[in-house]
Parts: sequence; structure tokens; C-alpha cells
Amino acid sequence: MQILGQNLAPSDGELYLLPGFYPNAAADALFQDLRCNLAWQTEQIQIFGRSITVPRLMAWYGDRAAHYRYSGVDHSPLPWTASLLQIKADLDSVCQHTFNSVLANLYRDGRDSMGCHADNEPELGKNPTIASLSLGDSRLFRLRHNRSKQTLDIELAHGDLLVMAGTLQHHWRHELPKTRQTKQLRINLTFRRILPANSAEPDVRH
Ligand SMILES: O=C(O)CCC(=O)C(=O)O
Ligand SMILES: [Fe+2]
Repeated sequence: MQILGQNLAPSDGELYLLPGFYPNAAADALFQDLRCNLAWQTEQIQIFGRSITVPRLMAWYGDRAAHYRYSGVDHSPLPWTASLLQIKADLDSVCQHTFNSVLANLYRDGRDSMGCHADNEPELGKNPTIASLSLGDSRLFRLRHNRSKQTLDIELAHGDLLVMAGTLQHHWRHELPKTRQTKQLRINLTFRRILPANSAEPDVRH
């Protein structure tokens, strides 16, 4: 994926940052549109038999066939909105990839967060390319190597595009930590390609 510039991952995968992928005015317009028009919802997940409300709002959009299951919850996509389709076209073009779904997250303030995880569900295939667009307030994004525990901190700001690719999800996990700093709304969109249900590659990890 050298079209995207320098690989920021020191080992075991690919990570690219395109700061200001959308300039301020375009990013402002997208932020307002997505904040008002996406079907933001709280979500309950099951952990060790207990039901927990995730600390952020979420929405899932994509092609009709792009079903996605994670944290024990089956996500049926809502149909694309015009803005999401426009962003998808821009990201398909820059990544030379065809995304078919997007997970949208809305972080209301510094208490909202996403815990440490890898995007390694079987339906993403073996070495998924994931394009993550950030809009609104900036937040720290932290990657941690599974074995060495090396961490990599990246500040993600309004309009920035981060692309994870290659073997990154096998060797690194990532999180959006809570912060005591005063933070305003932030929207993150992670574009993914979900493989059709029965075509999962034979050697995916479980
Ligand atoms: O909000 C972010 O920057 C991270 C989101 C993320 O990791 C995910 O949606 O899987
Ligand atoms: Fe993720």
C-alpha cells in the first residue's frame, strides 16, 4: 500500500496516516451531516453473561449482504446515506480497495471510549484493510503490540484518515482510551470489507 506513504508500524503490519485527508471546510460539512443524519444508538453487549452498555453511540451502514457479528451482537447494516457513499468512493479510490460497510462511532466526550481490541473477526478475511476517518474533536489512538507490548500513540484530528492493513490485526491491538481532558464530540468511521457469509477464507483465525 505504498500509495499511502510511509508505513508507521515498526513491525508486523501496515499503518498509514493521511492528516487532513478532508480539509477543514469539507470535514466540517461531513461532521454536521453525520451527526444529524446517522441513526446513532446505544448498544448492549454481553460479557461473561452480563449485559453492558458500550461507552459511545454506534451505527452500522453498508451493502445489504454485509452482515457483521462482533462482541456477540449481529449487525445488520442500514442502507448507505449519500454522505457515507461519497466518503466510501473517496476511500475506495485512495486505498484502491472496495469497502462494503462502515461502522460509525460517536464519542460524546472524554468519558466515551473504545477498549483494546483487534479487528480480526473471520468475516473480515485474513489481512483486512480498514480505513478509519476521524471528524470532530481530536483523540489519542493507541496501538499495542501483542508480544513486545510496544505502544504507538497517534493523535487523530478532524479530517484525518488512518489506514490499517497487511498483518497488523494479527500482531497489534488498538484502543481509544478515556481521557480527563475536556473533549467535545468526535465521530469515527471505520470502513471495512465484509466477506459473504459462506466464503470466509479457509485459514482465518477464530
Ligand atoms: O474511534 C476510533 O478511532 C477507533 C475505532 C475502532 O477501532 C473500530 O471501530 O474498530
Ligand atoms: Fe478497531
